[in-house]
Amino acid sequence: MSKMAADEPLEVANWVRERVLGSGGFGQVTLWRHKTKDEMIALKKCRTGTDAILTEKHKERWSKEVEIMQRLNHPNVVKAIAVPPDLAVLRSKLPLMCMEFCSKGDLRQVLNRSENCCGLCEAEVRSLISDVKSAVQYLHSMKITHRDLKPENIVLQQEEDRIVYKLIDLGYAKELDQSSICTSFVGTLQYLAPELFMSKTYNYSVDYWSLGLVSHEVITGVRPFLPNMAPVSWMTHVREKSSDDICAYKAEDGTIVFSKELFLQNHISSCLKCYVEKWLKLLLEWDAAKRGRILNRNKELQIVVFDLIEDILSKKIINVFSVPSYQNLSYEIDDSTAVSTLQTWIERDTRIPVQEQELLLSSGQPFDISKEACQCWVPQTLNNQNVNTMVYVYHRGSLAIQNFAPSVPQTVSKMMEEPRNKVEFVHQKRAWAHAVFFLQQEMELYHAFLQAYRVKMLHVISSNAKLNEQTQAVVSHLQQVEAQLQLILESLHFDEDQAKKIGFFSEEVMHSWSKMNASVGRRIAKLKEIVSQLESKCDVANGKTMDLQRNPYTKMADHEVLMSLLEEGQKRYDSLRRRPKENRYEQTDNVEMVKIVYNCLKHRDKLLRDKTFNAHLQQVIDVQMEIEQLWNPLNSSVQVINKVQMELKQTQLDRQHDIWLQMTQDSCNGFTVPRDLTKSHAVYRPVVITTSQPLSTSMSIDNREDKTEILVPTSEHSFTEPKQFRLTASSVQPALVSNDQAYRDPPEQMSVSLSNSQCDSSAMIDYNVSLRYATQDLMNESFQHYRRVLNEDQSLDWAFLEKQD
Ligand SMILES: Nc1ncnc2c1ncn2[C@@H]1O[C@H](COP(=O)(O)OP(=O)(O)OP(=O)(O)O)[C@@H](O)[C@H]1O
Repeated sequence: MSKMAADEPLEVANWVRERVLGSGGFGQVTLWRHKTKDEMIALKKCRTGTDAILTEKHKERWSKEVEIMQRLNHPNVVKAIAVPPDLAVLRSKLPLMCMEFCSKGDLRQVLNRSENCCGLCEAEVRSLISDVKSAVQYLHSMKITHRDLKPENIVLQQEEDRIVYKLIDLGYAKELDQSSICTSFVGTLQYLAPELFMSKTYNYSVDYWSLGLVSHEVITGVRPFLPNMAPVSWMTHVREKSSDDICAYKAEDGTIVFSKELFLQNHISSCLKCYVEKWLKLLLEWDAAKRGRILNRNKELQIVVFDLIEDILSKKIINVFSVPSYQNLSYEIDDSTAVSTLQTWIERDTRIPVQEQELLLSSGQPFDISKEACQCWVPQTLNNQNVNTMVYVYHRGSLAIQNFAPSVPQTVSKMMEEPRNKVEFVHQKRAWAHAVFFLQQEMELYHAFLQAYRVKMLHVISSNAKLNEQTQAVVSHLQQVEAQLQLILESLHFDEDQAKKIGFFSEEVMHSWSKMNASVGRRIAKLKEIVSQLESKCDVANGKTMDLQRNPYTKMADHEVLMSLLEEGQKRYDSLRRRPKENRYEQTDNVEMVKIVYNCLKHRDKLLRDKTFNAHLQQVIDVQMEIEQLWNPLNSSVQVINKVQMELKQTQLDRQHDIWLQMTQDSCNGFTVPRDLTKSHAVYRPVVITTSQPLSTSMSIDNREDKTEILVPTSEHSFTEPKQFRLTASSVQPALVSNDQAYRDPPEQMSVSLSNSQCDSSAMIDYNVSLRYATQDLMNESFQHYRRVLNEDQSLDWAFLEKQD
């Protein structure tokens, strides 16, 4: 325990000192917990024992930090809170600083974990860059430069389901007015911008440099510029770099290599990597005047670092795992990217021809090719930054891996070639970090492969469910058609019986009826046979799918071997990294690490070539094929059933038409239903038809008082209460009806209204239509026959007959 913590009481009133959170240059941060309230605070205190030797500058820095912190209010800057009155006793000559406690440690601790030796995962990188950028942007907007941006000064807080990164330690922060350029220098050397280091003038862009360094480190696990050298040494080299260089490292032969790209051993997608490289070029610009800026249209340098990274992080980058090539790919899409475009990119990178690709979403749903590729995009919100948009691509009809070649980093291959070769500590450490990266990558790839298998299973299960549903729909549709056939046959038999009794129809006509129905009946029987075969095939596929579900590949636990190899590799790396500085000169060989990598390669091969697993994968594909093959015949039987149903309906309509025609002809001696009328009355069902008196006998025309009335008699056979309908031909010109001569020049149309209240409006409409014919016929033929048709629902329809030529 440090001196200061030991000096401090363990308890003050209701507060208990839990532990030291960290110590810096002259301060110490301790964690205090309230005994009864659920409250934890971080208390930063100047080293009391050293108060005496604090310079005025230090005191000024300390007071400034407290003052600045209390003024700030941003989610990514740690919050200063009032010192609880009980703890005020801890105050020395300088003020105490009380802050919200960020429970997940600082970024240095995160980066020190062996699993992060080649950087953090993409979601964490995104979240960190976004949070730190917001904090820096906020400080700059408050005219404050942090000047000491480094992993130790970024703390992690758990908020809801995400980690929030927050800046602490504004001890070196300086407020700059518009043109202020400060010549004082303080700060931590490794992350320090060159101009600060060289005690030159500086401005906000010192924070860009540090942000670039931190970002590079969270992506790759190492600082960009000669990370194993002291700043004085590396800066002399790095000042020679071109504007595009974003890292420099010492090769084993001692030469210094500059690179415009990030190291390949990182966990971000290739798409994001390309964009971030462009951003880092701006941040890691040596010349402070140009750093973070680009020339705008007016040839002025404009700060773009914040907007640029915001734009980069908002890009829709999707990750694709390709089963055949056993690799992770990434693509940037936008709202208008067509699925076919995505497929051509995949073809370019995997060599799977577009038409042989099968793209599935994590849910097992296939891509809808009619929609855009962004259908797979999971919007990134603050709380789902860990959700990557994943797409799985398969070679149609196969789940086999076609490319088994592992991608071993060069440093690791070299180590494997000569495991007993001893190299400098820094190179060994890097090679071991790459070995850990390789083990992680293999673990991730195998995990993605198992995920692709699960996604395929989900797809097969859901296709099978859809097939079952559709088969059931087809079966029940066919049953309906069968029932319709039964009904129509019954009606046919009834009609035949009736027709025979009345002697209405010729044998020929009746034969044609039963022939039509028999033919449809035969087709239905055939369809039944086909559908029942499909149903049993579907049952078989169903059974197989259930089998797959009941017995999924159970040896998935095998990936635990990969997991334990990874853990072993990380442990070895950790012990190498922690080797005391004085022992770093005695070089050790790489045999142990090489063994782990070799075992991983061996196990990987065993897993991927495992016969049982591959047989199981083949079964999954076979079932998928079986299901897919049933869709075509099933869809065509749907079409055939629809067609047969139409035909069946037609047989009924045809017979009705025959009945109508025959009865009309029979009862009206050569009169037939007018063609137009037949059309408009095509819905007539065979109903009770009563032949009426000819119009001539009982129709009277009354045109007294300029009112024309046509009195139409009803037949006693069709109405329970026979009565006369009074029809008023209101629009008929009196002359037309009053003068017999006028019939020779009939109006085109005569509109009449039915005055009988019992008639509903639909009957009236029918009547109006009918009367037009009647009137024309009346005028052409003087008198016409008409028919009254009583529907089953007792509504009245009228059919007037015109004389056949
Ligand atoms: N609010 C906090 N919540 C959790 N941990 C914290 C908090 N503040 C500081 N720490 C821990 O304490 C460490 C030291 O804090 P800080 O950097 O503020 O001290 P310092 O004395 O100013 O250091 P420096 O030498 O960088 O100036 C941090 O690296 C972090 O691990």
